[in-house]
Amino acid sequence: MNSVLKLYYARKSFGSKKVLTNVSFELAQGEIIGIFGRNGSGKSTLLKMLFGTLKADALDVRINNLPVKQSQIITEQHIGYLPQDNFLPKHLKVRDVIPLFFSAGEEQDLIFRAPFIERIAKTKIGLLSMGERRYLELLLVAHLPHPFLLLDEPFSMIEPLYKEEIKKFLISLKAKKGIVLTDHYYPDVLEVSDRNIVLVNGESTPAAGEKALMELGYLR
Ligand SMILES: Nc1ncnc2c1ncn2[C@@H]1O[C@H](COP(=O)(O)OP(=O)(O)OP(=O)(O)O)[C@@H](O)[C@H]1O
Repeated sequence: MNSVLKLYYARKSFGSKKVLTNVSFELAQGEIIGIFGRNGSGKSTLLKMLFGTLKADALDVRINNLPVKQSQIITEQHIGYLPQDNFLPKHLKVRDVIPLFFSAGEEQDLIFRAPFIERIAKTKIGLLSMGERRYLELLLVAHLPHPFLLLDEPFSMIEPLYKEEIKKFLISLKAKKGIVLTDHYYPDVLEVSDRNIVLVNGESTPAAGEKALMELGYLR
């Protein structure tokens, strides 16, 4: 049975600044939902709250109708998360980082055999280009066993060839996961997403495609 994650509401203010007031969506395994919004609209804030690393003012998330507390999301491995910032140790080589994420040989092989990885396997993380590092980070997080995955700007700094690989990879991942994807490379998001929402003034609104993104003020 495919799991379903429902966000009934999410609220967050920083001091007197209300960032998220009324946000909701539903995501099943097998779907990709795109989240759009202008700079500062609260996309990263929402993802951090869903992952449990930023305390929400109020949050109601249910997986298969069972409420999930923020503190359970990481410990019970409900949701994987690709943050915007680097999180891999710079002094280690790519080939030594992969076993930190995966103990089983077959799982490690999936990463080692992924496109473009062989040629960077002996390079230290700190010496990778930004695009190479981003691609590796995505592969590592996405291969973890969580049924849901949050991706904050996976296309950032990525060259076209890697981007095509990532889009193919995301579509293949839908067999196992429900994915929340936010990125300002909106044509790439729209190419792989099944549904989209836009955050405007702290509220989420469904948006079918580019025309709706214009109507909601994300595009001109
Ligand atoms: N820890 C914090 N303390 C105070 N304000 C914060 C904090 N984190 C985020 N904000 C503010 O919350 C708002 C939303 O930020 P957020 O990073 O979620 O936006 P975003 O939609 O991801 O933007 P971008 O498209 O630029 O990545 C911004 O105005 C930001 O300055």
